[in-house]
Amino acid sequence: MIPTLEWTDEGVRFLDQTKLPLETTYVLATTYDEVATVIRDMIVRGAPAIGVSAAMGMALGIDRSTATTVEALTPEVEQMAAVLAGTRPTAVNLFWGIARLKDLYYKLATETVGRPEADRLRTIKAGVIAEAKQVYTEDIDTCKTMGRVGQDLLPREGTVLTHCNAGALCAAGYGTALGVIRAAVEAGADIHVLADETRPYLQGARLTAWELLQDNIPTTVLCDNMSGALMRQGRIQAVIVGADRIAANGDVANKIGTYTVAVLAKEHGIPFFVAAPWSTIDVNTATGDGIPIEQRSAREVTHSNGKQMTPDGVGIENPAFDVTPSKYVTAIITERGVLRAPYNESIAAMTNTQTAVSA
Ligand SMILES: CSC[C@@H](O)[C@@H](O)C(=O)COP(=O)(O)O
Repeated sequence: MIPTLEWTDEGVRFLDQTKLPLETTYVLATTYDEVATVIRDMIVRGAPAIGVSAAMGMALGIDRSTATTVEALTPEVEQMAAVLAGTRPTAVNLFWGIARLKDLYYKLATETVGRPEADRLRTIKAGVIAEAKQVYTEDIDTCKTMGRVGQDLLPREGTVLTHCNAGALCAAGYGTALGVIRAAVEAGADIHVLADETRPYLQGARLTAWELLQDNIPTTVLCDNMSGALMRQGRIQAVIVGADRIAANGDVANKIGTYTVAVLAKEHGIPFFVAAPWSTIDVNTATGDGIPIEQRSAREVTHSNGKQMTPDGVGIENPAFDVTPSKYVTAIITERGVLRAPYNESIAAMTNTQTAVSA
């Protein structure tokens, strides 16, 4: 599997997701500012991948700083955190990745007080790079655990709908929703994936289709307005999606269009699953109403492949995410176990658990 991103001696190397599936090219970010641009421009995207990128951006910024004292480095670290936090507002993993590196920075800065400055800086730089690499490795392990935890929930044989890309490309590898599908297929399930095209950025048509075909998992792309008709015909047995942020009550923010799919699934008695790492759960946000929804540029809607599709002067909406109320969610699959309603209670009960429990 081609890595979504990786730490190299030259900087952080990203697979350019804006070019897939037609070109497999890479972008090298050599400063934290460049990492911020890569996130903002969606060269890397998907909640867990954004979190890992933010952690690597912080490590890169700290490592490349020319500050000669910890005192001089500290305001730079705050600036790095602010720039990275300003890229995309919805995926809480972004803030989680930044906080994890910032917390370590302050811990190491405190622990090394009294030592020569050059020695302190060396220790801090080595520490944050190791931490960023650890965040990356943990992300892959987390996705694999989610796969193991959730795979029994999918049909042994049938058609599963997904929306957006919640695969290896949205994480360091393996994927969240697609990770559960991968695990089910590895365990012998015969699953055909339906991938919503996911207008306007086409994560489903371009990315989900691309990565599943690489794994020989049969995949069919649907336009975003087709799944209701297929559900009515009994041609969809389950839905599984990822999440960008899950509120304390289980409301799920995910790619725009997810809410529509969830309501349709409930109407047709089809289970609707969400797969997300624990870092996507935001216990500080009580309900989905408190989740900030990113508004992206009108041009993503007005143009396709550089060609204008709409008349000049027409109004355009482009919210990148929507919120699915928890009443539509059959279960949330995490690396700690499967959450079920009432989500306030199941999330609170699992908050201090680290080990995966079976479905
Ligand atoms: C585990 S991926 C879950 C979500 O991040 C994914 O479904 C999604 O909405 C991605 O949005 P994107 O705008 O492509 O970053």
